[in-house]
Amino acid sequence: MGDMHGREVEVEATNIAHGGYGVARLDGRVVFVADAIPGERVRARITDDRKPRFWWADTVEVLEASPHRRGHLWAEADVSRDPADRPGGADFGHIVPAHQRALKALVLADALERMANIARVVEVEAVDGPADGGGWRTRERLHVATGGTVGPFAARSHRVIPVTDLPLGTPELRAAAPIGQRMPEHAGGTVDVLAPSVGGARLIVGKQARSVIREQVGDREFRVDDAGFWQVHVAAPLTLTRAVQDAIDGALFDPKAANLDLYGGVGLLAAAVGDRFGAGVRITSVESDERATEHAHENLADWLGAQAVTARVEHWVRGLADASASERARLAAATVVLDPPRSGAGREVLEALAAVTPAQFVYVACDPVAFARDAGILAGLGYSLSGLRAFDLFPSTHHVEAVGSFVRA
Ligand SMILES: C[S@@+](CC[C@H](N)C(=O)[O-])C[C@H]1O[C@@H](n2cnc3c(N)ncnc32)[C@H](O)[C@@H]1O
Repeated sequence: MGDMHGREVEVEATNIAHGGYGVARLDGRVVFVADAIPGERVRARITDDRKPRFWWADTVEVLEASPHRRGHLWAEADVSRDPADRPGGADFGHIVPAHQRALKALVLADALERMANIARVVEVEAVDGPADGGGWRTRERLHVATGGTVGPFAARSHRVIPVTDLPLGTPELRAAAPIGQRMPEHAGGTVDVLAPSVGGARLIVGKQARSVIREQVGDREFRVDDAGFWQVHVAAPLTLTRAVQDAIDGALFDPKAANLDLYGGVGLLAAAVGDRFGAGVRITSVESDERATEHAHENLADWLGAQAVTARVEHWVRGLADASASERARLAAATVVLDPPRSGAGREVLEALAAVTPAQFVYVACDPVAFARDAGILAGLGYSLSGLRAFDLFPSTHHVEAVGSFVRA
């Protein structure tokens, strides 16, 4: 730590950065200020001054407020509390929802411009749910403090904050969460609160045995491990199902091709493809979590041509180089859906895929910067961004989901 750590400064946020920070300037350096909205003057406490040109800070007082500021959706996360006492996970909760979306659109457009040289006006679409940006989380991880208090961690810290509510949660999740309870016997552990669409809410305390939950998406039911990946927003599975269906260019789709659903989880997006193009669709879902692949087998049982493979995508794609001539032809006709974790797919995976020249890619992304980097890589490999939608699947946080289509240039 330098000698500015913990000091307070007055700054003006002039822009928004990846991660949801207001961008301010101070004596020739950039300060990333949590909880500051572009256009605001704030008093901020320096939290990280280790880099010469970039510092980080927390807003402690708003001196000139943005017209887009509101009282925080989560009372305990309000700027009037000390930053160390504010629960994390709702870093845009003090911004009116329409402006949250406008800021997320700027971050995505800026990343595309800087990292992929793609100039595009981006709109972040609201999805079904309460207009105040709460009521959407179907899963939430809480932590148990040494003394037994149950709550979320503070922002950028491992300090458990007692709260009276979880306003981002669905009504079912809020009712089931052990907020205000003490669990000293589980000190240091976690409590996962799950509110799936079928069968009622449940708690997973510590490392208890895993069980299977069911999730309804349109007319379909998916089985998923309680500890496995499932989209968090209550409206996300249907929103992404429809978005992926719409993002595929039907003229480029061949049901008999070697279609792929990479980072496939329990098969949500493979099912989306199958539901749009019918029972004859061939598609292979590749996923590293063995339990998720087992569920995908069952969830995709309607499609005889669907299979689920347990593998890390970066290993699995290496096998494409050994494909026979007929497999190569089926790969060249393929539609590739990919929905990687936050770090994105990356160059190695995209190069191995592009080498077999698939007809199109549909890229579902939860990190705008990783997506923009990969869009730039795809452009260099001969695939251009032909369509882009973005969805507010994480209201009251800085996170945003994008669905991009890429076709051969
Ligand atoms: C964002 S989730 C998407 C899952 C699925 N498409 C859905 O919408 O439910 C990413 C998935 O990739 C899996 N995963 C993470 N890293 C992986 C890797 N290197 N190879 C294969 N799967 C991976 C995770 O287990 C998770 O299920």
